[in-house]
Parts: sequence; C-alpha cells; structure tokens
Amino acid sequence: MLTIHRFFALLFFLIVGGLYTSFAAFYFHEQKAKSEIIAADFQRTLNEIGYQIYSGVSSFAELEEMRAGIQRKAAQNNLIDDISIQYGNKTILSTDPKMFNHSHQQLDEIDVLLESEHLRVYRDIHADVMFYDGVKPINLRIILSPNGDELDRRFDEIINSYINYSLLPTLIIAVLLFLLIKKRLIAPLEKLRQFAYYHNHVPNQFKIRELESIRNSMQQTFKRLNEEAEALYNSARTDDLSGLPNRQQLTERLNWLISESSRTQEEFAYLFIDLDNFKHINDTLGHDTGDELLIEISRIMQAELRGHDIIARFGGDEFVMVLNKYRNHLELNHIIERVLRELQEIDSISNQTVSVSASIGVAFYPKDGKNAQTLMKHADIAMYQAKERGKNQVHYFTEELNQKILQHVTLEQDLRSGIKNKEFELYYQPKVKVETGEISGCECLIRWHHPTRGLIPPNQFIPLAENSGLIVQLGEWVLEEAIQQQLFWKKMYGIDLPISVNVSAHQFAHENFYTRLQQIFKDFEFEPNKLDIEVTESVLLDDSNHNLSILKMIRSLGVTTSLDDFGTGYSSLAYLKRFPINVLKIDKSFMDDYLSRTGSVFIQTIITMAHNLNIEIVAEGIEQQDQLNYLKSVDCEFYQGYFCSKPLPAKNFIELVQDSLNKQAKT
Ligand SMILES: Nc1nc2c(ncn2[C@@H]2O[C@H](COP(=O)(O)O[C@H]3[C@@H](O)[C@H](n4cnc5c(=O)[nH]c(N)nc54)O[C@@H]3COP(=O)(O)O)[C@@H](O)[C@H]2O)c(=O)[nH]1
Repeated sequence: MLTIHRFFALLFFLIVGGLYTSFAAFYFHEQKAKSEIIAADFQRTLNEIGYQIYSGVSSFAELEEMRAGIQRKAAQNNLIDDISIQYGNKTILSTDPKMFNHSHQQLDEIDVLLESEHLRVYRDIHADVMFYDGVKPINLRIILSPNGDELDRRFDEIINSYINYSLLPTLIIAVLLFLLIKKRLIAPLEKLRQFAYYHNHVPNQFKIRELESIRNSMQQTFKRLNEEAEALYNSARTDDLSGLPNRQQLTERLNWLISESSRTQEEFAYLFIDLDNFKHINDTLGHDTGDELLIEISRIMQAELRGHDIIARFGGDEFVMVLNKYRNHLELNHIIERVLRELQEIDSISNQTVSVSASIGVAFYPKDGKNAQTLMKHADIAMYQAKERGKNQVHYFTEELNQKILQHVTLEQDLRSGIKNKEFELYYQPKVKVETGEISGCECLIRWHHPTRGLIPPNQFIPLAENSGLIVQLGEWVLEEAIQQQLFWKKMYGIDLPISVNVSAHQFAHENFYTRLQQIFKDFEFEPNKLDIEVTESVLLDDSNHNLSILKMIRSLGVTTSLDDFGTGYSSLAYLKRFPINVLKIDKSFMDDYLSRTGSVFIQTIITMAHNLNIEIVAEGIEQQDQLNYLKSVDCEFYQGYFCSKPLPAKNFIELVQDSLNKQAKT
C-alpha cells in the first residue's frame, strides 16, 4: 500500500532519475557544443599555420624562421600544449622540446587518450600542408597536441555549472519541500494516528484545514465514545431499578475491602437480605407496585448506611449490605435491628396497603470467609436459616450451620445416585375401619436404604427431594412401585386393596404429572379407582386454579383424593367446598389432644363438617385403645396408627392383611 513515506521515496527516485536524465542530456549537449568550438579553434590554428607555410615558406630555413610565430600561437592558446611539424616520419619543429622526437605512434596514443576522455572530435588534430623548395614539393604535417588538463577543466566546467545551476537548487528545493510536507502533513498525520490509537493526548490545532477538520471530528467521536463507554460501564455495574451497585460492582468493592481489611486486620460484616413474601406482593398488587416497594426499600437502606458501608441489590428482592468500622457487635446489631424496623414501618406503596419484613443472614470477614465467594455463600446459608426459623429476623452464620448444609448437599448427591441405584423401598401402613377393625386399604410410605447410613426415614430426605426437584422422579417411582405391588397382591393373593400414595405439592404442580399418571395406568393396566392420592394443604394454596383443575381431572379418571395433615397448615373450610376431596386425614397432633376440651371440639367439628360435605375421615396416629374408643364415639370411619400396625415391608404387610381376613372370616 502506498504510504506518505513510500510516496516520498518514489518521488525522490523520480527526481533523482529526472535529474540524472536531464544532466546526461545537458552534459552531452554542452560537451558537443564545447568540443565543436574547441575543434574549430584547433582547425583555425592549423589553417593559419598551414596558410603561412604554404604562402610564405620556400625552404626549410624559412620554415625555421616561423618557429617564433608558431610558438606564440601555442603559448596564446591554453588548449594547445604543443604544435609540431612533421616531415615524413620526422618532427622538424616542435614548440615543446619533449615532443620533438615523438613518433606517429606516440601521437596516436595521445589521440587515443583524447578519444577516451573527450570524444573522438580530437582524433585528427592535424593538417597536411605543402611548400616548394625550389621546384621540389615538400609535404608536411602540422600536429596540434591539446592540453589535456585544460581540456578536462573546460569539460568539468559543464558538470560544475550543471551542479551549481540545476542539480543543487533542485535538490535544495526537494529537501525543503520534503521538510515542509513532513512538518505540515506527515507529522500531523502521525499525531492523528496516535490519537486514534490511544485516544489521549489530543493534538494541537493543525494548519492544514482538512487535517484540522479530521482532528475535530475525531475528537468529537472519541468524546462521544468515551461517554458511551462510561455510561455502559456504569450501567453494567448498577442496578437499573434502584440505582444501587449491582452484584458486579459489589464484588469489585468487596474484593477491595477484603484486601484493605487483610492489611489492617479489621473485621467487617456481610449481610444478605431477602424480603419475606415479596412474591406474594408482586402477585397480588402487581409488578409496578413491587418495583415501587423495592425502590423505597433501597432508599431506606441507603439512608441507614454510613459513608464507608456498601449496599447493593442482587436482583429480585435480594439486597446486600457490607458494614464495617462498627465499634462492637452490639452496635452492629443495632444497625441491623434498625433496618428491619424501618422496613416494617412501610405500610403502603402507591396507595396500596403492604406489610414488609426481611430475613437477614450475616457472615463476618475473616471468621466466616476470607474471600468474597465464601462470605456470600455463608451469608446466604445464614439467611435461609433465618427464613426457616420464621422469617423477619437476623441469623448469624455458624460453622455448625455450615456442616448441616454440607450434609444436606452430600445427602442430595446421594439421593441422586440412590434413585439411579434403586435404593428405595415402599412400606405399607393399614388403613382400618374403626367399627370393624377391617383393613380397608393402605398408605404407601417410602424408605431409603442408604448404602452407608442405613435406613433413612422420609422426613429426612423428602424435603431435600422437594427442594432439588428430585421429588418428581422419586414420586414417579413410588407411583409405579405401589401400583405394581397392588397388582401383584391382587394376582397372587386375590386381595384387591385400594392404595394411598403421597404426592408432594411440587410433584403435583409439575406440568407432566397428569399425563404421566395416565400413562402409568395404561402401561400397567391399572384401575384408577384403586388409587388414592394424598396431598397436603399446600397443594390447595399454591397456584390453586391450576391445582384445582388437575384435581378435577384425576378425579374424573376415578382416582380418589385425600387431604393429609389436616389442621396443621392454613386449613380453611372454604377449601373443602372448592376442591374435590374424598378423604380428610386428621393429623396425629390433634388426635393426641382428643382428651382436652378444645381438642375434642376441634375433632368433632371437623368430623361433622366433613360428613356434611360427604367427605370421609381418617384419624392418624392412633396408638391406644382409648383413642379408638373415642373415634367410635364420634363416628369417625377410619384410622391409621401403630395401634393396628406400623408401616411394614410389602411381605409383612400382606401377611398382616391375610391374618386380619382370616380373623374376620372366623368371627
Ligand atoms: N411425597 C411423599 N411423602 C412421603 C412419602 N412417604 C412418606 N412420605 C411422608 O413422609 C412423612 C413421614 O412419613 P413416615 O416416616 O413414613 O411416617 C408415617 C408413619 O410412620 C407415621 N405414623 C403413622 N401412624 C403413627 C402412629 O401411630 N404414631 C406415630 N408416631 N407415627 C405414626 O405417620 C407418617 C404418615 O403420615 P401421613 O403421610 O401424614 O399419613 C409423612 O409426612 C409422609 O407423608 C412418599 O412416598 N412421597
């Protein structure tokens, strides 16, 4: 590609080439002209001498007399070194004594010398002349020997005059032009290039207007680009909604604080704050109100902080505060309590009534973590503990808590491999008719044979399976296993017992639940009316419209539904009217309390209400005869409990059923 430097190099070669050509033309022209003048001069000298000899000499003596005149001619002409006259092969007269005895051969050498140096016009610098000595014709040759040095000087004058009048001025002009262009064009262009590359050191104004306008527009462009880059950088580090630093900026500032604190050996507190029930606010009051609330909360938190503290929003309803330079943990606790209190004082947003609280997890640097990642993780663990303990509170991270979480994580991994390795078994607990003691069905309850920890009860892994989503896979296995077992008993023993299977809220709400259930019925050719699905009250609470339609759909297949643990959650009688429930299971905790007045009233009210709604009652956790007697007195139809049997492996369970049938047959 052509650059300015290359262009000038080319121009330089063109100028040198041009100068050389013009020099050659000039030199040869001048040399020719000069040679002709010199040749004419020599010729005139030869003619004059020749004429004098021809017209005035009639003997060799008279010729000798001409010597002085010839010598004067030679002396007057700088270009002539010697004039000699040859007669035959003999030089009879010479103005230079050294030449006197030159032979023709020597003169030829001079000619050759002349020819090589100053062209061939000097080849024959001689003239032949004749005089009569008496009547005898005498032929003479007049030979001019040119002065080589003088000739050189004359011809060198051509070169000198060319150098002085053409070459030098041209070269000087070219150099000046180059320097000027370098100063005015090349240097500014280089500055512009550097400016474009580094964006700094804005060059001063240029003299050339076009360059100046390029400089101006580059300056404008870079200014705009810098502004855009800065805005982009800021927006990448700022939360759009609240204007608070986002996770990226928090991590940067936290890393900086950690390096400072590791130097000063100072502690600081990392607070992970999660609003309680924010989803509910969003769902009921709309996202705009939710956003307004988040902005208000950001404002309150900012107002609570001191200059050296950091606050950030992680997105959603998650905030982080990093508090440092507190005097002691009491002061720190005051700050946290104040934040919680301020949040609770928010009672309306956009004219809508709201109730706000938050759960806070705290981890300390360096005790709970020496890097940002560990601090975040541990504060997160502590926050979940605060949630678990009832929300609207602060919980500090402890190593014990960490170990518990680690155990959960390990258990979750084991659960995954447990599903793969089929480490689960179903136990069956009889559902008994209160009046007759007849086993009318069973509840299928899962057990985990852990390879190292032995038999693990469901309470320890079902919540984990729910949180990790593994409950969907596990729940499907339970359904298939229970159905196959029921079919096996029917085929092997002719015992066609209805089975109850627990389905967690997460599994129930899963998009494939209904289709999988249909598929399982089809695959195993199972009669749906032999299956009862037990759900807890949370199924009626979560996304109730969706769950309601699923309940209706499975009911239309012939499956019955039971509401488990009734009375322990947010039970509402209205749910019983709205949702298609066949069986209501009264939780063990109420059955344990049947002797107290309130306990008894509660049980009786539920039973009466359920009967009015055509819903069957199963009392759970019946361990004693007295409890059974009580159930009989209040018209409760069914019970489950250790009084009849604990949950049993399939083989033992069917033996129990056979025994029971045999007893029934005998009575
Ligand atoms: N989603 C699923 N949940 C399941 C599954 N299998 C069990 N579970 C749920 O786990 C919880 C604990 O069950 P488990 O340890 O099996 O305890 C059951 C009984 O053993 C216990 N019970 C029954 N009678 C008595 C009694 O007289 N005394 C006493 N101390 N305990 C008794 O109650 C549990 C059955 O409760 P419920 O389901 O409410 O009828 C439990 O919540 C199971 O639901 C599963 O496959 N999927």
